[in-house]
Amino acid sequence: MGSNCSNKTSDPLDVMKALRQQTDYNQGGGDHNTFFVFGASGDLAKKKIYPTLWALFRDRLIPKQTVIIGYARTKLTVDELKTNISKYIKLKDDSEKEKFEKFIAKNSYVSGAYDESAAFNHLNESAQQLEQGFSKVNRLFYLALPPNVFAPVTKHIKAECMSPTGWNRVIIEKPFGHDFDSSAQLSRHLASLFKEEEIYRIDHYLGKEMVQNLMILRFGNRIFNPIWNRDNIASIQITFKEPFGTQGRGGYFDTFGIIRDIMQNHLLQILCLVAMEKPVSSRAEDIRDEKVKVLKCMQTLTLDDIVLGQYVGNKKGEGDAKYGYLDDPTVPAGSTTPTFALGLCRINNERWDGVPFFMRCGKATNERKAEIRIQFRDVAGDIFNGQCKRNELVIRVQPGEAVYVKFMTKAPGMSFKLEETELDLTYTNRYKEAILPDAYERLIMDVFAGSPANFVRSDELSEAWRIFTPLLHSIESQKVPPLPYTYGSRGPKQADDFCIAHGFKFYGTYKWHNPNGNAVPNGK
Ligand SMILES: NC(=O)C1=CN([C@@H]2O[C@H](COP(=O)(O)OP(=O)(O)OC[C@H]3O[C@@H](n4cnc5c(N)ncnc54)[C@H](OP(=O)(O)O)[C@@H]3O)[C@@H](O)[C@H]2O)C=CC1
Ligand SMILES: O=C1O[C@H](COP(=O)(O)O)[C@@H](O)[C@H](O)[C@H]1O
Repeated sequence: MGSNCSNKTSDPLDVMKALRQQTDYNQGGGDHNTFFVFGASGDLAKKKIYPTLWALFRDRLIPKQTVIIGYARTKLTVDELKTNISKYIKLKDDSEKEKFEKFIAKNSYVSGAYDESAAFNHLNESAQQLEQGFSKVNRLFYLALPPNVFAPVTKHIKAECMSPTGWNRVIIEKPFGHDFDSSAQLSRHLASLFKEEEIYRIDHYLGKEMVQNLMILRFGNRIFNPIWNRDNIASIQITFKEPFGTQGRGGYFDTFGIIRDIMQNHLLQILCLVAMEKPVSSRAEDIRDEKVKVLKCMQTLTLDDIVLGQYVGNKKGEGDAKYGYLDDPTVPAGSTTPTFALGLCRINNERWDGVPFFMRCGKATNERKAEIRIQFRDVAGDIFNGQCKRNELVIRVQPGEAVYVKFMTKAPGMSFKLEETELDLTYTNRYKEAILPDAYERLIMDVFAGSPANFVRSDELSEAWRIFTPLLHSIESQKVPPLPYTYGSRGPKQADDFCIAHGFKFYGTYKWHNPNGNAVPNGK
């Protein structure tokens, strides 16, 4: 079949075109958009959502006729809101300061409860006042809220705040439930109120440059696709590391743990994009259909598939590094919640049978890094006395976006020695002028444009919980003790041993010579 079989939803390639039409700053008129930020007084709102809206406004990427209404229980004036968010916004010069005032002028704030219909009715009236004179009004509802109020807030949005003249889109942040049943309950609740195409479940990793690049690297090149299979690939590692601990967020983190915080969503989403078959087109539903198929080929994980860790303080460390997870006063005493996890997944299909997919994530490790490492099989019929190291294709998501291929070459000169080297696409070298937008900026633009490709569909979510729920329940019911690892280390040694026991080869011989000598953290 050709690639244009499906016509269900907008193609991500059309997003920019659609936005350009909507963001025509030279003309008045057009649709009016009201962006509601629920939980406007909170952390996520001030650290992420408002700074993102500001960046989009500054870069003229959101439609001109857009107003923003913050809503939360706390009573705030717009001036107070401005003070809150200003701490997270850097203004370059006077012209940006002037623009920022214009952005603030687009904002208003309403305080009210999350469970009273009268409060939402009042919010709706406030919005209507700002929307007067427009025949078509679109509304975006961003839930920057704790999950316990998702249900009442969405119920009241539906009852009181939907626009009858334009589209309505609800953006929700994880956690989308706590396990299979709670997530299914939330999905049923949302489905009783909104159509699936009105719901945008954010996984901000899907908005990252290199995660979005996966589709193009895989399906826009001839060189990778033919070797993207069990015949050539020995293992795949998807890694997330952060060099800091819970930093006083331990109370929140402890109820989730690293598997729910990172692995079940961010890493699994990346895994889907790495492993899926080529979609019939680049349209949202075709991509999401393929992601679901990958998940359906994965068995539920068990305790045999996982290595768990929890960081302990480093007596010789400085500052936070001295303290372990259990020293965080917001963490319950004796908690066994993992702050590090390595999971082994298998995909039971023709392409991937037998290939281990390692997902590895940890807090308080040696470096900040997210990457995908595809390790190829040994060369068959060796004629170089075992000197060949396995090739690797590494896609570094952050920091310092890069794609590099590690391969063997002849050491230059008279000798016939083998040497490890790389083909290296480092973004800061190749794309000196490029500005890579923050993940949230891309995703919020996608919502304006009605492009759901980079959001999680309900069947993806349900499969993700199916895979992880029995494991999570076992970890919790058996209080599986996590292995200690020192703050600032690579995680428990047992995790490295586990990868090696399941087919990953580590040589420790590769040396990268950064052509610019500029800082790319090498945490080893
Ligand atoms: N364009 C660019 O910016 C490029 C940068 N580089 C840099 O060069 C450095 C080395 O490259 P890299 O590809 O990591 O190659 P390495 O061969 O050094 O490391 C490969 C893998 O081995 C793991 N590892 C490290 N130490 C151990 C250990 N003791 N036991 C088992 N596994 C281990 C790493 O894990 P872990 O994930 O925990 O670190 C990584 O998955 C990196 O910092 C990389 O960013 C290289 C090429 C291009
Ligand atoms: O979702 C989350 O992601 C952040 C890491 O995001 P990044 O874009 O900075 O890599 C993580 O710190 C947080 O615990 C988690 O909830």
